[in-house]
Amino acid sequence: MAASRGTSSRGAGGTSGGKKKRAWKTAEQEDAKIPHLVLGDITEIDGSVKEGGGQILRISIALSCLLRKNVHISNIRAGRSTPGLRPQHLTGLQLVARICNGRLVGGSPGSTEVYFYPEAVQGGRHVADVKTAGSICLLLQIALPCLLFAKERSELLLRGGTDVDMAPPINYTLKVFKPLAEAMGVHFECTINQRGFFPKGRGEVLITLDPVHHLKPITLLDRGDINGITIEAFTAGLVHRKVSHEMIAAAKFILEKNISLATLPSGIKTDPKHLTEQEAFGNGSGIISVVTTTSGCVFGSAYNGSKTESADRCGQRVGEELVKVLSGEACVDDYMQDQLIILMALAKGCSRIKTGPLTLHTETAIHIVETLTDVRFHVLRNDGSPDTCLIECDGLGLES
Ligand SMILES: Nc1ncnc2c1ncn2[C@@H]1O[C@H](COP(=O)(O)OP(=O)(O)OP(=O)(O)O)[C@@H](O)[C@H]1O
Repeated sequence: MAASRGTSSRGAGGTSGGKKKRAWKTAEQEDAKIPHLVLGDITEIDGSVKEGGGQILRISIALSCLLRKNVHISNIRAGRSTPGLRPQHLTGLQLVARICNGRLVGGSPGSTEVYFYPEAVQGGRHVADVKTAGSICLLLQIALPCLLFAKERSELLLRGGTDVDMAPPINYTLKVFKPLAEAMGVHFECTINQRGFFPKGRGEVLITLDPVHHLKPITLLDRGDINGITIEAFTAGLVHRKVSHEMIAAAKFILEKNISLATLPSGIKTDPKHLTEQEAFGNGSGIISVVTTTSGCVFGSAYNGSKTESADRCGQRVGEELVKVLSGEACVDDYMQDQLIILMALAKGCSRIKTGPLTLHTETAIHIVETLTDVRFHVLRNDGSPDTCLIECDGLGLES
């Protein structure tokens, strides 16, 4: 494996040597304190760079785990109004610590710095419960790359929110991320035992994931012709079932008005549903529209309903977002850009994807990958079409 860069070497510090009298504490209380003893080489990650959010943690910790590199992450989520670890981030870090039998130091709610000392990845059964509506999909985002390189199959039972704002709704993860990850050789199955929403969460998802020998690179340069458009929407609890119909109608209207459906004789397929009490905890609603093409592109737009936005407006947003991405030459939507970066970095061979303008999340993901590995991303812009970027990288070729 390629040697790392960006590693600032800190020698193992010494302890004071003097005997200290102290009360016994649980391992977690101990870990909540940042130690003076640093175990071997450690790579410094500044959690405030670029986006300055939780994604920096997920990519750093997943790569730390896979490459067996110690990391010290400081200024955690400094770019957010409530900096430091929130329950979702902490649960994700603790999950990976269990997956690799690693040591997480400083991992407590609100921490703005953590140290992570990984050991070998182990598949098998792992359970993580955010205990709030913290996103299950973001737990998967941190754990999946690690478990891909386990020796054995994994089963992940994740509890939290399935459909929460500022994170991929579970339908997006399953209908957009999953097929694209499958093109790279990833194989996982997901059962949504129960959906959970803000503020209570209590969603539950079971994932079974097969390990890979290595990941295949991905090439998405050719748009192809549209061969499928679906729009699904759901309501749950006290949210009236008409909301899903309104969301779908608004999205469909925008898509039909702005996209040529010449290659789609069967038109746009729609699926409104009201979830039962067994299927969802609490009140919620959401919509996803997915566009597939003959060349293997998958574009999605998914949002949750909210009290501050009409169902109509939520549906329109989904339609408009897809129309915007399809009006350019991009072969992935804006949210998928950053979600593919870690897989591209780990793959064996050269990945190339055509995108719209780079998102700050994507720039951040690239920055973190380049800090922890020798992988170099190249972002090429076309003079004739300034809104199109080509992201390419020669992956590490990590093998399990
Ligand atoms: N509507 C959406 N559809 C698909 N993916 C989404 C959507 N909203 C956000 N995401 C994805 O969720 C991730 C959010 O990362 P980000 O670091 O902003 O969140 P976070 O971990 O909750 O931390 P923070 O609270 O610091 O923002 C990104 O990968 C982004 O692409």
